Amino acid sequence: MMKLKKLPNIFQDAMPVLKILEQAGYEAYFVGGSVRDVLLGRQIHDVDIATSAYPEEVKEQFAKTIDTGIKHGTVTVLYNGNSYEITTFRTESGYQDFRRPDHVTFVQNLDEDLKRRDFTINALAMNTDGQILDLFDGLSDLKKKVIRAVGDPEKRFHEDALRMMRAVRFMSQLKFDLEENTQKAIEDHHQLLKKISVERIRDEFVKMGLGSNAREAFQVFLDTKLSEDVPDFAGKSELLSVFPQLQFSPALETSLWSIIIILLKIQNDKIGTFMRDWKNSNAMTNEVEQIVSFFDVLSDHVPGDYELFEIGKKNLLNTIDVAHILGQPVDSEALVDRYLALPIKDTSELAVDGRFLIENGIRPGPKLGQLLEEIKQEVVAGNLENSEAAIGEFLESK
Ligand SMILES: Nc1ccn([C@@H]2O[C@H](COP(=O)(O)OP(=O)(O)OP(=O)(O)O)[C@@H](O)[C@H]2O)c(=O)n1
Ligand SMILES: [Mg+2]
Repeated sequence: MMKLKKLPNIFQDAMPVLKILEQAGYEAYFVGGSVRDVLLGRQIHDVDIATSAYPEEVKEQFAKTIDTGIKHGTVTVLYNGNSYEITTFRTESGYQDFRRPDHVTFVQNLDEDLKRRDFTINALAMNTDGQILDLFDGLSDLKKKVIRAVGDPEKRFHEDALRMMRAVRFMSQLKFDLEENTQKAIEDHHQLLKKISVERIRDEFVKMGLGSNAREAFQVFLDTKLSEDVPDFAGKSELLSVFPQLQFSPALETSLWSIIIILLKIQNDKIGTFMRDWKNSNAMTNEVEQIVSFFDVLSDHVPGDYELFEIGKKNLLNTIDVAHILGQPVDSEALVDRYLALPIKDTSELAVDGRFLIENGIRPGPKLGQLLEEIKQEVVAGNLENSEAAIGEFLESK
């Protein structure tokens, strides 16, 4: 049996929680992503615990707990400033809608619990001695770098269709291949994804798109036809097939969405609809709209100073990133240098405001707004010094 000697701090900190449960006569193990990630030497963000104790029994053992998902057997335990999700061993039965189990059945042993998990590499458990329990050859799949469903892949995907997106997401994040039968089951059942909420699909899609093996995973996302059952991608596989051919893959979520929109040739006035279909936030939508339209500017001409001013530093850099990924030649250094040399970078840096104009005899009204805009443009262009004196003189000349 494989045993880990030196455990990362996050496990060491959680160890007393397992031991408290053991001392009370229950079984307790680390399970899921944290066990997989420690074996891969990857950063661990949280540890999940599985136990034979019922939720009420878990609560008896700890002073501070939160009823996170009592119905599903999950209690959050606050211990020494950390929080842990502790879930009672369970199976899931009666998957009416391919989404969430109709009801959970608690089971007495770990084996039953591990059996209902999605992939062999996610069905490993670790005990308080650092020993790895490996019922489904997850260790060998970790070594071979394959994503393989636990048992019958069709059953696993009928239990939760999101797992098909998780498969390509893990391919991308871990640089793993997809085992043949697992891939075949996705090809046969990709339509089940239609039952899954867009938010959950989006989260997996973004993780796939930003993973280190995004292009290979995206190819499988297209090959298996998963792409036919997500918002606005149906019938677009030819346009999307450029993604796996890109020189680089995106590292920012705004870049990912911008690239997808550019590949799909979505017009500027349709970006909002597309982003809403994917349940993206308004903030994300705004940024992506700006990046895509500035990408059009960059593809069309060398932007003027005022265009650089309007796009702002963050979106300028993000658009350069998008152009770089799409292989669109841009002189990024020159653009950034020109941006940094602008007399002002934001309207708030203008030496005057509306009140100054009124004090200098301009009447409030639309003309005032136009004048202020003109002043801003002249200052940005370097034709007018950004000082009250110079702007005052400019006003007199009007
Ligand atoms: N649809 C799902 C979601 C989760 N799991 C199981 O629950 C564990 C924890 O789920 P989650 O945190 O969503 O995934 P992780 O594998 O931990 O990956 P991440 O690092 O992204 O958290 C998984 O490892 C897997 O054993 C599953 O079987 N089926
Ligand atoms: Mg996890």
